Amino acid sequence: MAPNPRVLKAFSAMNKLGIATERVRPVLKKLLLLYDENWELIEEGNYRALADAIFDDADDKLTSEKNGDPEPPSEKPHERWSKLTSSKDNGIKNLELEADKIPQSSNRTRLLNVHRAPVQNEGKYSVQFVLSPVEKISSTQGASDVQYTNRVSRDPGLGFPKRETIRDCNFDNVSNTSKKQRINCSPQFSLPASNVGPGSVETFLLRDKTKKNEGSGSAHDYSTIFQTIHDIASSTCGRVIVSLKCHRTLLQQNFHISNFDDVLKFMETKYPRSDNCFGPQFSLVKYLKKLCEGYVEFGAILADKSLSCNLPYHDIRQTSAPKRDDLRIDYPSTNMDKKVVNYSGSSDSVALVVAQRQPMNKINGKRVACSRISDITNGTEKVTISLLHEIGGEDLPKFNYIPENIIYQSAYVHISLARIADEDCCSSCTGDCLSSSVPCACARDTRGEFAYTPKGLLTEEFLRSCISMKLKPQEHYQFFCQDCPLERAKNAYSPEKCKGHLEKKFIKECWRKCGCNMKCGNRVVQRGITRKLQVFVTNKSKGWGLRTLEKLPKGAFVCEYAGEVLTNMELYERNNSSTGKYRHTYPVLLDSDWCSEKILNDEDALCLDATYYGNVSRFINHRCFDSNLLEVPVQVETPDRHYYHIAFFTKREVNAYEELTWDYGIDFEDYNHPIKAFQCSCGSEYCRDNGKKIVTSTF
Ligand SMILES: C[S@@+](CC[C@H](N)C(=O)[O-])C[C@H]1O[C@@H](n2cnc3c(N)ncnc32)[C@H](O)[C@@H]1O
Repeated sequence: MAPNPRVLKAFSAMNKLGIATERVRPVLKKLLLLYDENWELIEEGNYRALADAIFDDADDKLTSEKNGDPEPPSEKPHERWSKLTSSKDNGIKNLELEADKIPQSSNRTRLLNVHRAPVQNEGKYSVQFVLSPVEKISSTQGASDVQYTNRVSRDPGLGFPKRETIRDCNFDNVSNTSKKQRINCSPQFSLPASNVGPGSVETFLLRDKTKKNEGSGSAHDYSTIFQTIHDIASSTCGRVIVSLKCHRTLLQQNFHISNFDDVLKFMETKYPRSDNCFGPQFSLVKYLKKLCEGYVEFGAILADKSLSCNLPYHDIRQTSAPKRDDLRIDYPSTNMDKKVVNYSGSSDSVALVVAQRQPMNKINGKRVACSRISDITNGTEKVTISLLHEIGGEDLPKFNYIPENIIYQSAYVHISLARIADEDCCSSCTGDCLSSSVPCACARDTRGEFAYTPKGLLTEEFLRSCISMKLKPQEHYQFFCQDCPLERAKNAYSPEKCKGHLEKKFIKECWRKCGCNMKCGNRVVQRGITRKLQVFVTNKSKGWGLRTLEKLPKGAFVCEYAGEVLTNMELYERNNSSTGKYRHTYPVLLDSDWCSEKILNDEDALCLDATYYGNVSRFINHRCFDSNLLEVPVQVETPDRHYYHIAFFTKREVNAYEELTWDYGIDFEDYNHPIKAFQCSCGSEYCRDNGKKIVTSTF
C-alpha cells in the first residue's frame, strides 16, 4: 500500500526539527488515535501538537528516570522547540544552515553560518561556526584580539566516541545549494574533541572590547560580539578551528561566556552519552547546531544566576555534577525580565516564578514559540509537573504552589489524635488493611467494604454509585439546611430556602493512629500525586488546562483539590474586594456537614480556594456531565465531615494527552449566585450552558 502522503509530510516536518522518523512514528500513531484521525488537528501550526507530543514522550522518559525507571533518558527538546519554532517564516526552520550566507572563500576555508532565528531585531542575532584551517583564522585576527593559550585537561567525553571517524555526514537540514558545498567529511576528519585529550592545546581568543575591529575589514562592531575561537579537532589536512560568535545585542544584558570547557561540560550534561548522539542518525550539522545552542544557553544560565529568581536552576559552577533536570532552560534567554510573585510568608508555599514574555513572535499571525516550566510544584510533589507555555499566549498563572491545603486565617480545622476515637481508626491492624480477611474499622463509612482495590483504584461499585449520584442527584438522598449558607451568600437579608445538598459518599483513609503502614491499600490520597501530568494551554478559550501524559485506568486517583481553607465569611469578603482577572474563580464548598443539627454560621462553614495558593488541580477545567474526573470527599486526619479532602478520580480510562476535566456542578440558570461564571466552552454534547449567557456559577 502506498504510504499516506500526510504521514510522510508529518515525518518530513519532524525531520526538519531533527527528530528521527522512528521517534515520530509511535507518537503519531497515538495522536491519530487520540484525535480520531483528525489530521487537521495534527497539522495545525506546523505540526505543533505532534512536536509537543514527541517532547512530552521524551519527558515521560525523564520522569520515569526520576521515578526510578532505569530507561535511559532521551534528549530534552523543549528548549529546542522554543528556539526552532521562533523562526519568522515557517516556525520550524530556525537553525538552518543558510547556503546563500556561505561566503565564497578560498577552497581551504569554509564558513558555516548557523543562524538563530531573529526574534525582533532581525539579522543581528547569530551564532556562527567558522570551520577553518588554522592559517586562515590566524590571518583574520585583528590587532585588537587578545590571545590566550592554555593547556587544557579535558575529559574526552561529551558522549563522543574517542577518535571516531565519520565516514558519512548527514546533511539532512542543508539546502540544495549548501549541499554542494559540503564540508569534506572524508574518513580522515576526526570528530570534535576526539583528539583533545589531556594535554592538548586550546587556543582561546577574546576580542578586546575596548577597541574596534581595526583592519579586519568587517562591518561588524565587535564591541557587540562575543567571539571565542577553539582549536578542537584535527585531521591529516590540518587543525580545525571553530569560532563561536555571538552578537550581544539580542542576548540577555549580562550574558557571558566563561570558558569553553564549561560549555562542553554543560553539553555533556545536556546530551549525555546515553543519548547516543553519534548513532546511525548522526549529523555533523545537527551536532554543530547543538553546540551553538549550548553555547548560548550556557551563557544564559550564567546570566540567570545573576538575577534573583527562584527557578530551580543549578549553579553550573558548582563542583558536583548538576542533575539533568536542574539544567533545564525554561525560558528563552533573550530580553528576559523575571520577577517573582510575592508570597506572604508561609514556609509551606513556594513562589512560582513569573517571567515576562519574550517579544511576541508571530508567524502568519499565529504565535508559535513556546517554552516550558519543568516543574510548577518546585519540588513539593513526588513527581514533577510541567507547564507548557506558548510565548505570546496565555499569561503565566500567578499563584503559589502548595501540595496540601493550608489554613488562610480563621478556619477552624481541629486535627488532634485525641479526637480520633478507637472506632475511628484501626490501631490493631498491621501491614496492609486491604489484605486482611475482615475489613477494619476504617471501612465503616463505606459499608464495611474498602473503596479501593489492591491496585489503588476505586472499586467499580463505589465509582458507579458516585457517578450516579452526580448525574441523577434527585434520585439520591438530599438534606436541607435550616439556614443555608449558600442561599445566605446570595441574599443575606431574605435568603431563599435551601435547595438541598447531597449526602455524599465518603472514603475514610487509614491514618496516623492506625496500626497499618504507609503502603496500606487504604491510603491513596494521602500519598499524593503519582501520575504524569502537564499544565498546557487549551485550544478552546478555556485558558490553562491540565492533561495527563500517560494513559490512566478507570478509578485512578489523579490529585486532590488543594487550596486555602477559608470560612464562608472570608470567601465572601474576598469576592467582594476582588475585581477583574484576580476575581476568585476557584472556591469549592465543603458542605457535607451542613446537615448537622446546628445552624452553621458563615464563620464555621468552610471552603477551599485555590486562587492564590493551590496545587495543580486549580488548572482543571469544567465539562458538563461527561467530564473524565469525579470529585470524591475523603476523610484523612479528622473524624468529622466539617473539614475533609476533595480528591479527583478518573471516571473512565483516560488516554495520554487527554485533557482532564470535572463537572463543577454549575447551575447555569442560577442567575443570583455571587460568583460570576464563564461562558461554557466545554464542548460536551450535554453542555448545560445552552444559551451561552453569562451566568453565575457554583462549585
Ligand atoms: C479552576 S479554573 C481552571 C483553570 C483555568 N482555565 C485557568 O486558566 O487558570 C476555572 C476557570 O477556568 C475557566 N474555565 C473552566 N472551564 C471552562 C469551560 N468549560 N469553558 C470556559 N471556561 C472555562 C473559567 O474561566 C473558570 O473560571
